Amino acid sequence: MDSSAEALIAQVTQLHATLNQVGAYVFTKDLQGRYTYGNQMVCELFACSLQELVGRSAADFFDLSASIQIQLSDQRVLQQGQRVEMEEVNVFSHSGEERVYWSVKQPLFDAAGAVVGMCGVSTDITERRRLETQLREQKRLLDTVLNSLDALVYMKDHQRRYLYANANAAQLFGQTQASIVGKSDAEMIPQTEADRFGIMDQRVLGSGEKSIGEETFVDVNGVDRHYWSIKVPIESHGHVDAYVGISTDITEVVQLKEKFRDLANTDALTGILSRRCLLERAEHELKRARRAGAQVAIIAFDIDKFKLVNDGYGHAVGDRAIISVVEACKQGLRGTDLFGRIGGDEFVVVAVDTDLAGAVAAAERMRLGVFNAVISVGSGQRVPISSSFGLALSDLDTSLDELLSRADAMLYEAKQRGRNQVCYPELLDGADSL
Ligand SMILES: Nc1nc2c(ncn2[C@@H]2O[C@H](COP(=O)(O)OP(=O)(O)OP(=O)(O)O)[C@@H](O)[C@H]2O)c(=O)[nH]1
Repeated sequence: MDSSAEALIAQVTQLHATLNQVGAYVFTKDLQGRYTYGNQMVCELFACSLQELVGRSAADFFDLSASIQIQLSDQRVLQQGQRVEMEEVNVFSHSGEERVYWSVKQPLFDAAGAVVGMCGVSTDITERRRLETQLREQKRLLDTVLNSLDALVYMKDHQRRYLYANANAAQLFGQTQASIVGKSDAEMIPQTEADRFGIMDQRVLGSGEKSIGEETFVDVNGVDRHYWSIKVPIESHGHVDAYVGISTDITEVVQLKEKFRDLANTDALTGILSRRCLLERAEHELKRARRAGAQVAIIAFDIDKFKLVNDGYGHAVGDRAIISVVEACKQGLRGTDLFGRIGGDEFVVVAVDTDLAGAVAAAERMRLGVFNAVISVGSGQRVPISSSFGLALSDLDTSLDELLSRADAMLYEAKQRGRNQVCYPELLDGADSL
């Protein structure tokens, strides 16, 4: 054997060894689709030697009725001379096993340019496809769960850009689940609203600690929405670079809470302050006035002989009378004054930033208003009504309780003096210079 033949054999041997090392199925076929070569992996796959492989075709190994891509791709390469890259799902005839291959098939030409066969390289991607399918299925399941939750579920990166949002969260910002990814709140909602979400975002991203609290947001319809949010940091390589948030819409609960608070603060019949709320706010006003060196006046009043109204005209008329008294008195008060019902037919006004003259004038306006109030009971008949007033003015160290009992004592005095009048200490002392 001459040296060029030896060199050729050495090259072929090396090529053979290389093709056995590539980690893919390498094969060639003739124009009729018969194998002319297969590397070690092909031979092992078909459990035959290279000699046994040569001359056989795909039909000897695969169930071609279930492996249509083989024939299609082979035809395109061998008959149309095209290079083909495609996924093939092949079913083995002896075992029925299905495997997925990524195949690259290339025509082989003779010196005249005519197709004489093909060369193929196939990679088994069955496992990868199985994992991808599994992953897709898991994602679909997770999406179903997250999108069925009656809550906003989302994930943001350290720049507060969305990495994920469930359908509810995306919808809140007028986005789809795909379009919200990569966006920040400020790109979707007014800066002021985005800043509100920013408070908790920065807390969780900055401190790396779970953050729980209420967040508010004005939605696209201008409605105030309240959320109870839990934001959990996600650590990677020792630092927090994202967080997962879940926000539940608690708007209805907050509205109910406000409604209950209003109910507790408001007298059901008249809509003015309840006793508890009036006393709370009066305490607050008194402190404020002391700090400012100002005075507040407590005006206590009571409908005169109201029992007779109830007894004479019935409870319903009595109720109407109470409402009319309140409406009449409101006309004589300033918006800053506190007005509450502290008993059946007893009321208290806390007139802020006033002096004796101002407070007496307010009480007189109310007295006249009540006296002139029209409470009709059919056929032009009118319920006569009047009220008596007691007044006390705050000084530096008098407590609210003390002021209330002073005003009450003056009210009692007004009743004693014949009702339908305003009484205050200065009047009784004769020191009244009004
Ligand atoms: N219609 C009605 N009556 C009420 C309500 N709350 C209390 N009353 C009645 O108000 C009346 C208050 O009467 P009294 O406190 O005895 O005194 P008065 O008849 O107003 O007499 P003087 O206060 O001494 O002028 C009672 O008859 C209570 O039943 C209410 O919500 N509606």
